[in-house]
Formats: sequence, structure tokens, C-alpha cells
Amino acid sequence: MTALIDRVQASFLASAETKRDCAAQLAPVIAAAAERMATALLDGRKILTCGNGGSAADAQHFSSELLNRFELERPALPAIALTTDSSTLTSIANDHHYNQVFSRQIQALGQHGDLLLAISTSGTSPSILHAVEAAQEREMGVIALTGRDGGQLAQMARPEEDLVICVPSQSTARIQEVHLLTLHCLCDLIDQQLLGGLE
Ligand SMILES: O=C(CO)[C@@H](O)[C@H](O)[C@H](O)[C@H](O)COP(=O)(O)O
Ligand SMILES: [Zn+2]
Repeated sequence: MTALIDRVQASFLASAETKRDCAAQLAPVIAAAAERMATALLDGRKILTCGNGGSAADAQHFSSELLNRFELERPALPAIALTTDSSTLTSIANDHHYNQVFSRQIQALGQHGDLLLAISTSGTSPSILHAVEAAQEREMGVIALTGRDGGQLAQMARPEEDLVICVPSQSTARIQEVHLLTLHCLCDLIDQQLLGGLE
């Protein structure tokens, strides 16, 4: 039992340490991403989100906080998680390729000025790389939430149009934990810009 308890405590401390290490490094790019999101939303654009596994859950978590609410009451905001429609996902994977499950939806739904929030802890998942390619073809901006060295996802980012938020950890779990905190920071900053007058 003691070994199990020790292991839990080690995970809590490792998570806290990763977050503390990232605070100064990631705050400027998270703030920049929140500014782009608030500007896009005020311009009547929408945010599409995608990810696999735990990152699919993160994509949905974030879109629901825009569509419904985060901590403050405010008007509903337009966001679509591309991870939720099982008929669409299974038919694209079945008839085409799993790689295209998000890109094909972006070709249908994405419009100039919309943003794609693309989440991949490795930065190497082909479905996410195809999604980014499709968004760039649709003249959308991309916010990439990634980890490790950012993989090909970070390399695909265009210097002016896209932003990369990369958690410099090798652990998928630790990266995901910082991603969730990052998503809550984005929600908070969007609310502050839309309602609270923060610049
Ligand atoms: O949540 C976890 C691991 O913590 C897994 O479900 C994980 O998200 C999946 O293996 C994903 O397929 C990994 O994809 P990615 O983050 O490398 O793009
Ligand atoms: Zn997980």
C-alpha cells in the first residue's frame, strides 16, 4: 500500500513540477492564442477542435466550454468538436482512411478566418497533420497544442498565421495535464477579453 501511495504522490509532484516549469515559458504564446481566438469570435468566425484519445476528450471539453460556458455567464460562442459524430467518423474511416476523419470535416465546415485547435501530444498523429493541412488550404489559422519537440505538427506551422503551444515533456500524461490547464487558461482569457475588458 505504501508503494502505491508513494507512486500517487510522485505523480502529483511530477504534474505540479511540469506545470511550474511551463508557466513562464508558455504564458506568452497562450495569451497570443487567446487573443487570436477572441478576435476571430468577435469577427463572427468559429473554432473547430480535434485530437485523438485523451486529446479528443480535451477537444470536446474546450468546445463545450465555448458553446456553453466556462466560469462566467456570457453569450454562447461558436465551436465544433470534430471528434463527436460517430456516423461521420466511422464512414470517413471506413470509406476513405482514418487519416482523413478530421480533414474531411474541415473541408466541409471550415471557412476563411475560422481557427483550428489541433491537439496532439506527440505532434505526429497523421489525422492531426491532415487536419492542419486542410485548415491551411481553407485559409484558417491553426493553434497547435502539442508536446515533446512538437513533431511535424510544429514544423507545419506558418510563422504569421499559426501558433504552437508545445509542452516540453516526454510523458504523454504530463503533457495532457498541461494541455487541460492551457485550455482553461484560453477559456478564461477569452471570457476576460469579451466581458472583462482585459487587453
Ligand atoms: O490519453 C492517452 C494517454 O494518456 C491516450 O488515449 C492518447 O491520447 C492516445 O494514445 C492518442 O492516440 C495519442 O495521440 P497523440 O496525442 O500522439 O496525437
Ligand atoms: Zn490519458
